[in-house]
Amino acid sequence: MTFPLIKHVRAFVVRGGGADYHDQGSGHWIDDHIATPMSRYPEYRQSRQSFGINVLGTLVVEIEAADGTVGFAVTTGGEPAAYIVEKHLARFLEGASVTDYEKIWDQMYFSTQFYGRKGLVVNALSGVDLALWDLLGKLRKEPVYQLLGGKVREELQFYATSSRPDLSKKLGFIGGKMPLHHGPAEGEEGLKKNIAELAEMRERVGDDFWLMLDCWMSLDLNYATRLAHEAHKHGLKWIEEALSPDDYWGYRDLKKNAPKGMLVTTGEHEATRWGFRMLLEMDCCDIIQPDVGWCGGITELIKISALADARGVMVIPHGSSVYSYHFVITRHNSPFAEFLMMAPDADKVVPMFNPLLLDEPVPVNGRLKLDDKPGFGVQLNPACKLHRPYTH
Ligand SMILES: C[C@H](O)[C@H](O)CC(=O)C(=O)O
Ligand SMILES: [Mg+2]
Repeated sequence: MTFPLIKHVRAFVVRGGGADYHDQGSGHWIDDHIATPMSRYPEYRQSRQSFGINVLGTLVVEIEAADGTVGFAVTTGGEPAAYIVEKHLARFLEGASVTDYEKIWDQMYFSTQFYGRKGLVVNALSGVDLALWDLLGKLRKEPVYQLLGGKVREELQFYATSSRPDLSKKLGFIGGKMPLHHGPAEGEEGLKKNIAELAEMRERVGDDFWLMLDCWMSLDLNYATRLAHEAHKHGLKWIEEALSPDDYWGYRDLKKNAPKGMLVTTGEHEATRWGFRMLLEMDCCDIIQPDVGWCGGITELIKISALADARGVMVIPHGSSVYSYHFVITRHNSPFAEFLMMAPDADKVVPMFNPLLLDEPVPVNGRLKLDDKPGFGVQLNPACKLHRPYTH
């Protein structure tokens, strides 16, 4: 089978929800006094938008083949990522074969290594990689999960992330992950409030429903260890991203110090096989949580997942909607997936990247079967205004 060569790469920016799921209106649970590394500054404690969590917006990458077929993907990164895609990365795709995703990844990564390696540059690279897999699927007329080796189970099963695990339980999810609301700067009183919230939620959901805490990089080792031990009394299943993503030594010690049976998880702000190798070889966590739109795309997630599998570590990707669903369904060491509740009051299921994608699948009763549409099986919503800030 021969495929048309890649003709053109384009990058766009969109505001308001989409892949930048922190870019929501006011009154949303996702921006209500959530502990962050910036919580040490009282003026940035109430709202993450106040310190710029949504400053970038969504990046949309389109890759067009010579026959006019277009693959696309969305991730975060906004205008600066659009610049990197148009002015730097596009050259490694245009004129290349769609099937050469390994070589294209390698060229994108090593050509940007002098200013990249993690963060925004790898978000941009991930967006291009995902768009390439979408295009490959469309040209082969196969869903991406088929290109990845096929389903190992018939349906996905989800836990939900939101401020209301009690409502998630009613919606059929297997567990609920809550944001931690108070960080170390709020002292003993904050710690007590965190535990009281967890205790109250445990009362509401009963003993058999998973409860997890997402600490969004906000703690230090001592606080995280104390929180873990107090939370253990209320059956906390895992403590997530307690420390800075650079503090591999802290994670190693947290995993040693955590109560028996409680899982330590992290990795949503980690990138590439080399970053995850550090987490795995230093025995930092029980579950890694790469975001496929941030860690290097599908091409890199395949490698990260294999490293984890060889060490008996689960891979439960962070968010990322269809881009992780197509992966999770193909891997035994990814037995369930995350669903981020995007309704402002977390009281109903709305698509994670709402309103940007058409046909974005959502769990029903906490479960989802993927259909066999080609690529990732979604389209851009023409009602969302795309802005193309750069061309090449
Ligand atoms: C709820 C968390 O603070 C964050 O917004 C999302 C996240 O880290 C996760 O889904 O995991
Ligand atoms: Mg998280």
